[in-house]
Amino acid sequence: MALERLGEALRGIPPLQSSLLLLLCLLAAIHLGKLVLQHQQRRRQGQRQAPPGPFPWPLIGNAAQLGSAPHLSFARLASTYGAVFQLRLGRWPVVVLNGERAIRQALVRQGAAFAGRPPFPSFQLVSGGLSLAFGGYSELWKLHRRAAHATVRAFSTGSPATRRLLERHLVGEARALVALLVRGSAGGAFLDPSRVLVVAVANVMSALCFGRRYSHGDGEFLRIVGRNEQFGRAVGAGSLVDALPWLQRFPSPIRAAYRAFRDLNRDFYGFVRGKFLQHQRSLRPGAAPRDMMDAFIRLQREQPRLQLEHVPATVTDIFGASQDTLSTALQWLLIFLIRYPKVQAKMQEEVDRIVGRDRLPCVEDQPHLPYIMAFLYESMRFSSFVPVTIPHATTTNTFIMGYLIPKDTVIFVNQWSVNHDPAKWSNPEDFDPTRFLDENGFINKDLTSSVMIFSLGKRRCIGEELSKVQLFLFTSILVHQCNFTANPNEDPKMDFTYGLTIKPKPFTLNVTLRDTMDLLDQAVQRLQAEKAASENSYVLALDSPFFSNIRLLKSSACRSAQGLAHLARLRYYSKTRRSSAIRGSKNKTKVGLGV
Ligand code: HEM
Repeated sequence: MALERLGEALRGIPPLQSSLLLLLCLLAAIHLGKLVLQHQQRRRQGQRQAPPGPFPWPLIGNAAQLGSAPHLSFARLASTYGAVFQLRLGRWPVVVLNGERAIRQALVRQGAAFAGRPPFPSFQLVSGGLSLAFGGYSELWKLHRRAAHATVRAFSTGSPATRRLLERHLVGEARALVALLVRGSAGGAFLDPSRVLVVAVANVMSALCFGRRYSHGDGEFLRIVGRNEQFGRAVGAGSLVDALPWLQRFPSPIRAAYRAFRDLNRDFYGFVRGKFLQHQRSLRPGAAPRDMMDAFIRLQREQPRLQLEHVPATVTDIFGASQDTLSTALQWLLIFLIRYPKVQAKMQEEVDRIVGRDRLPCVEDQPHLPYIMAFLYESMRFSSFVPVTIPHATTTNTFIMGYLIPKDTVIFVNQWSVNHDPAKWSNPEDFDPTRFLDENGFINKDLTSSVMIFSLGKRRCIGEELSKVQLFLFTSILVHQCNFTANPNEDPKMDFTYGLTIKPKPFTLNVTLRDTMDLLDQAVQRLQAEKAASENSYVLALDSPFFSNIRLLKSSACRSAQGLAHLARLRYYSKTRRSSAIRGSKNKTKVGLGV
């Protein structure tokens, strides 16, 4: 009877639509049948329950419920279903973790169980398919991550000498940035700072990774670093490119986004691979590393378990992750400076009082500038510009807050929910740096460590220290040197676009010098002279933290089945490094600083 009625109803509809309708009904029936079966099976087996969550629709699951700001939708759903709830995105089962308790329980207490990455189609395209950041969790992955983390540290915050090197690159870029912002603001004009910010931070990282910088007008460099938004949209939690990959078969915005993503990854990886090949050719045996690329190549030559093709892939990850996140951070910092002029004035008052007007702020000033540090933490908390981490996946069947989470479940970690939890932060929707200061004006470290933006556990960001130093230096130099003013014709509402990083909608501002460019000019000249004088000691200083890389590798080798053989090789490596460090000190480090 029911089929006859359906037949009659379909008679009035054109054949293509009626077949599609029938197909949809069939899929819905199969889907519902599966859900009922799963539910009955679970009850029969007396298993613990899966987390609650909204009803998933056939084919698309809950994709339509995420909207344009999935982190906010997750927080809303958490208020209905609890801190741990489940969704379905296309064919992927997803569990969303909200709030510090659930996130810590998963990423810290059960680190290995939650350290996987889902095999999303977009993830396979990053860094030639060998990405550290988007790749699965394995013994080899752990070795690569340890090497990458130690190398980033060795080339940035590992020792006073390398911190100084980082500072040297950064001051050069800050000078170029200020010059361009002021030039673009001449005659009271307002300019969009996003492009110059990307080039400034990408240049600091390019100097550390490849030993060179690019001019702000370099077309190739701009093409490589100017597509962060497309990247973030495709890999951010809830991306439809991954949730509904079948949409790529039809002309649709998803197909266009997928193709743009594929092309930008090919170009980005190709750029870094070109640098890798140049470095491989020019790095002489026994010479000290000139930059991170050299360091990875040397490490790989001495430690073959680190695979050669992973070298350009890891440097692609480091260069890509850093310039995207740090340029986004700087955009938010400038927005907060112009939207909260009283905060800007307070920062200028602090930096003038502590540093004075006769020199630029430097890394050593950081502990004495609590208000500036409070501003940085409040900016990270308030914007939560990496709102959800890169999607994780479970590596085994596990439990969280009493719920069963099967192996290979996709996990979304909602960092935004931690930073805006009213139980933790009073008036979380107010921008107020003083919340991080105690009654004596000192930074409250318990509170700063509660801001979650670099994630936690086995997948925690490896660039956290480097980022904090860079953001402190850029911010303190910028407020020391410039005044920033909002465009009164623009809506003060801080709108954003969602992706792996959330970016402010385009905005303009006016930038004027507080004094002259003299301090920046003199600092760049002095640092260049210092660089020429200290070239030899830099190479040696770089070597000492570099040895700690080897110690890290040693500890992992000890645990491996071939531990003894590795140890023997590593001891030999340490010896040859020490003698090559002395030989290498004669080589000039070719790192450009000119603006
Ligand atoms: C303010 C700046 C930054 C923020 C907020 C940030 C945040 C994050 C977050 C949330 C993740 C994902 C963690 C997870 O999936 O649980 C991540 C991963 C990563 N970040 Fe950062 N990051 C920043 C800067 C950097 C820098 C400067 C570098 C390079 C030196 C870097 C390299 C990486 C890498 C390689 C990963 C992958 C780690 C893994 O999968 O194990 N990041 N970052």
